[in-house]
Amino acid sequence: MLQALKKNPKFTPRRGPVVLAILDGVGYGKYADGDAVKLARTPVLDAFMKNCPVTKLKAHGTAVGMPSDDDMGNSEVGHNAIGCGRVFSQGAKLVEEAVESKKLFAGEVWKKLIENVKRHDSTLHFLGLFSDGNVHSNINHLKAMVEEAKKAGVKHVRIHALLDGRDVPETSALEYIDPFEAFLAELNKDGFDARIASGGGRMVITMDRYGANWDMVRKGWEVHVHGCGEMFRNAHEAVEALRKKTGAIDQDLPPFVISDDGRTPVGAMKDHDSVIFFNFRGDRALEITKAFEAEQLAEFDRGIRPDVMYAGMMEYDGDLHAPKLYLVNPPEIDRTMDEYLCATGVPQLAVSETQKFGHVTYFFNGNRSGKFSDTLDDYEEIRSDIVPFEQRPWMKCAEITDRVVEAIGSGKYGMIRLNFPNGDMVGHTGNMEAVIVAMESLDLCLARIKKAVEEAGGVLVISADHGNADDMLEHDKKGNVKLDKAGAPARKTSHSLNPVPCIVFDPESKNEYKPELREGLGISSLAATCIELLGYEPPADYDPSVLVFK
Ligand SMILES: O=C(O)[C@H](O)COP(=O)(O)O
Ligand SMILES: [Mn+2]
Ligand SMILES: [Mn+2]
Repeated sequence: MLQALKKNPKFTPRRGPVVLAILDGVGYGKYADGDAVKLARTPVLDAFMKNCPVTKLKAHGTAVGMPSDDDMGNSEVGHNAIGCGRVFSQGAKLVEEAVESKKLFAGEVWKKLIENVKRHDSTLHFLGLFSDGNVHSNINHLKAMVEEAKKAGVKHVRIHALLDGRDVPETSALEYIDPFEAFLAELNKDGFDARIASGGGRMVITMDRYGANWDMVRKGWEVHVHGCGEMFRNAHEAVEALRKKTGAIDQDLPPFVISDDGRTPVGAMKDHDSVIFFNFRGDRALEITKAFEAEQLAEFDRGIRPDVMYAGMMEYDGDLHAPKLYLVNPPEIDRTMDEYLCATGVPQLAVSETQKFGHVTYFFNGNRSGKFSDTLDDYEEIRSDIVPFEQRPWMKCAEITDRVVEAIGSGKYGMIRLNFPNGDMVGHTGNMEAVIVAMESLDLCLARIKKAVEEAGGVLVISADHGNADDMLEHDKKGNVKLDKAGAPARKTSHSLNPVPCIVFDPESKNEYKPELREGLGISSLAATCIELLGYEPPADYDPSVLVFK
């Protein structure tokens, strides 16, 4: 048990709770073109920006534990940093280091997986997100593992490629598939046989999260494990044909199976095969991991389940200890704000809709799905709709707000944290009109939360985990909008590298701190900020708060 936080003598706790509203994917745009945050009519947010203490926080690159400042932020690293008040080297960086130093290949789990397929002359399968987005995975890690497998004497390798277009440009699949096929062609000699065996858009198969739509996992299982699905001779042909047939962008392309004769899949999984799920990020890895590992699975019928040796790139959940086998140790994120507040006796509520529920619970607590206290932690999930979010850009923001307003008024909580997914989930669709509606819907909700905070005499901190809605068009290095093949402005579906706002709305302020907030900080400073606004002193090794006491 952690020690309780000390009271801060310089601060008079307010009457009401501290409310931390994370507007997922809402940053400060760098370019006027494509900045849906600016283009939307958001009088409430604008008034907060104008009248409250506000500062910009870094939310990408090394400020959130990514390998370099060319890496955008994402929800995992963002919520990890916000929740634990410090910056840890994250999965992208830890795996990169393990691959470069070759520590990964010296590890027991790698050796076991290789030994297994060598002993049975069986197949080593790699399944994961096929891009260099560095949010869930990195194709360079995959390439290094295929090369090392060959060196270690593995003969048969099959790759199951989840098409991205969400962390990378929206129709970039062939830019990964074509060079990868050439890479495999180079390796395919001396009895080595590696091929892409199945795949499909990441928002259609396999990578569901938080139980939002298990049917995606079932569809993925069918193509990866059983080799059942529409057949093509190779992945390039599959992508071209499916694009022509559906007009979908990569993340939404239907599943495919590779076959030479139109009947037999080249890479169905069999007993004694080894399977590596090569994503390092856990939210969208936990369900497929469960499908491979669970003895009984209620969510769908797996059919005949091959007896494979399954490993993930990392441990995805530190409470569930899933998967059982993993290649790289996860960041050791400890002593999160939630844990400290439990040790201090502060009742807390975390709320979002399904799509981001784990962000404010599991990611916020350092990738642990459990609670720190059954009596002090309340976690509430509003079920997300299963729809393309450009068709319902308001998502469940009104329902989240209903719950937050009620919780503020109840007097039950010292701290309430919430995530509004709209800027991010709608931002990923690339549909600017929908993102504008998303931002305007959020603004209506902020008005309601503002009123509730005023009535209760609480404090509202508005911030974000990274940008997205602020950058809806692709720009070249000179800052000009890129054009797509049809000559129209190229839509951007991924996150941005932009900073995010930190607004402190403190209607019953006793003027303990200066109206100018500290500058140059990252989102990890939000934890110390909230702790100070609750009237406590942050742990000494937490990154500094934005507040400067007088
Ligand atoms: O998983 C996703 O939807 C994207 O890859 C990243 O979005 P998030 O980091 O905001 O969840
Ligand atoms: Mn996010
Ligand atoms: Mn996102």
